[in-house]
Amino acid sequence: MNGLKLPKLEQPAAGLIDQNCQQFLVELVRKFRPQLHNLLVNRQQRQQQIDAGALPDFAPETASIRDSDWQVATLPKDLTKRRLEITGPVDRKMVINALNANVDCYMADFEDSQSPTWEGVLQGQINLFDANTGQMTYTDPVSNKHYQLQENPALLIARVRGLHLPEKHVMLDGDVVPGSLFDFALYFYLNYQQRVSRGTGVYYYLPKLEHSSEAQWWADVFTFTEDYFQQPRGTIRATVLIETLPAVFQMDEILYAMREHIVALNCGRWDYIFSYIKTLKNHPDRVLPDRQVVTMNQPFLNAYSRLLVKTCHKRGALAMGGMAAFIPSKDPAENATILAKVKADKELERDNGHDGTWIAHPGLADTVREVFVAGLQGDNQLHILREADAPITAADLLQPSLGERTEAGMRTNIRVALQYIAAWISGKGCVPIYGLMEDAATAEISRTSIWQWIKHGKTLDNGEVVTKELFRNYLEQEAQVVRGEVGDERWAGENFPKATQLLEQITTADELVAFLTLPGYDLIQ
Ligand SMILES: CC(=O)SCCNC(=O)CCNC(=O)[C@H](O)C(C)(C)COP(=O)(O)OP(=O)(O)OC[C@H]1O[C@@H](n2cnc3c(N)ncnc32)[C@H](O)[C@@H]1OP(=O)(O)O
Ligand SMILES: O=CC(=O)O
Ligand SMILES: [Mg+2]
Repeated sequence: MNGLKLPKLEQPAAGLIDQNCQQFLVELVRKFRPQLHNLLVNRQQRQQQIDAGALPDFAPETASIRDSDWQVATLPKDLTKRRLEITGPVDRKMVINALNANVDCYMADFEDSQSPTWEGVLQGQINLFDANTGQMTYTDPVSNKHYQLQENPALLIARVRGLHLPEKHVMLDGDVVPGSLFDFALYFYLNYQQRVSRGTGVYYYLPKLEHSSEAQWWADVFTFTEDYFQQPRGTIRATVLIETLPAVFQMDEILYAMREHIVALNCGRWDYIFSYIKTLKNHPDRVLPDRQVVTMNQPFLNAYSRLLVKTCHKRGALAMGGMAAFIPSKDPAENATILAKVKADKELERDNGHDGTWIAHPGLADTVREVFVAGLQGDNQLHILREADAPITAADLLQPSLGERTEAGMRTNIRVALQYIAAWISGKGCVPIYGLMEDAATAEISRTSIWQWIKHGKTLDNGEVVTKELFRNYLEQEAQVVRGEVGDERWAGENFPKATQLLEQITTADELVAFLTLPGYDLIQ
């Protein structure tokens, strides 16, 4: 039909993705895919300048947007109170647990924490449709435990895939459709009537933008969609993650481009760290130390958080904090230490003026509520304008990080990246590894750190210079450690050999592979 090719659908997907849904997808993709292609080419061109020695900076040609007075559209009432947001992949059990958690919002994730298998993506849409109708149940086939939605579930916000990712299972006119448009279109089509009839809108998180022209593209997608379905302007509302280094210099411009639809920016700190490495990959004076010491206390990250708050509040948008990667432990003493770390991280965000924050696990809700519910004067901190602060400059945002590069840090990076890639290509996008939540963004930091240490011949604390050869030696040894940890059966059955091969390839490539999920996607059926 109409040049669209997708795998044969079974019920209930076949009933949901009906002819009208497919027609909308066709029109959206035909209109917006060519422009998206240009936006991705522009990313590469900007990166070439930075690779040649330039540093990212605020754009002189958009100074008038930064310097003039304007505000984003008034926030819908239900998006003014977002003190705690739980996030997680769109598995059925997780969706129910997240909606029932003691939080204000739930960010349902088709992105960093979701492996984009066709079954997972499709089932995720079905799950969110059921969640929006309020008719959602699940019985765990192993434990037989029954799950159902409670009253007053958390407010649902869907995060779609980044602009670089295709949905290879769906072709239009002989070419793949963008994953971002596929997720966006299905979620809107399936849920807008239900949500609008309840007096709310259709809410999205948008990941990994690099430039305001990309925000303008999304704004055009939203406007087209609202007009197509004859819905008023502002039915769609978006929170944009500022999680790339280029985007931190474009925050006013992004808010401005999306001013009819945007409600907040969010500090996606893990992708931001990854993007700092990737964007400045050729700059020998900006190489990051061990991942463990790159915390929000590092001056470059603290400046990013404060500038985001300042920029958002000036324009009437919320400033969301990010994710502490710690997850609860079953050991009480260890758990107390973890909760103390999470609390300290959230206090820093609150004191910087953020309006809310993310948690990775329901077991963190009570601790974080102490900071972001009991610790807040009202529903948000929009009144904190940070006007008295010294200006936050490009130099502040680009400050080199202090800290060691250690053998232990490099070996941990290898084991984490290896295990995460194996999980991702096996269909699981978020996993606990050594007590931390690992997802696509955190794994990117692990593997690009090593790439950059190789490129700049950094020396570890044991005196070894990081080379491709050293990495291959460590990889061989750490693969055996992981094999011992997971056992031979899982090693063979859960894609560890393929993951080892992919990690070896992308870490020793002369050119940095932009996203591990691109070659990783080739390994997903
Ligand atoms: C960089 C970024 O983009 S951050 C955003 C993306 N990352 C995320 O969203 C993290 C999501 N978190 C998770 O996926 C999980 O918490 C993990 C993988 C880290 C740990 O999961 P598990 O090992 O299953 O945790 P654990 O066994 O302690 O879970 C206990 C219960 O809490 C539930 N749970 C854990 N995390 C979540 C969550 N984020 N949302 C909903 N329920 C959750 C589990 O489903 C389980 O439920 P059950 O008791 O009914 O079986
Ligand atoms: O998406 C969030 C991040 O930290 O990356
Ligand atoms: Mg991210």
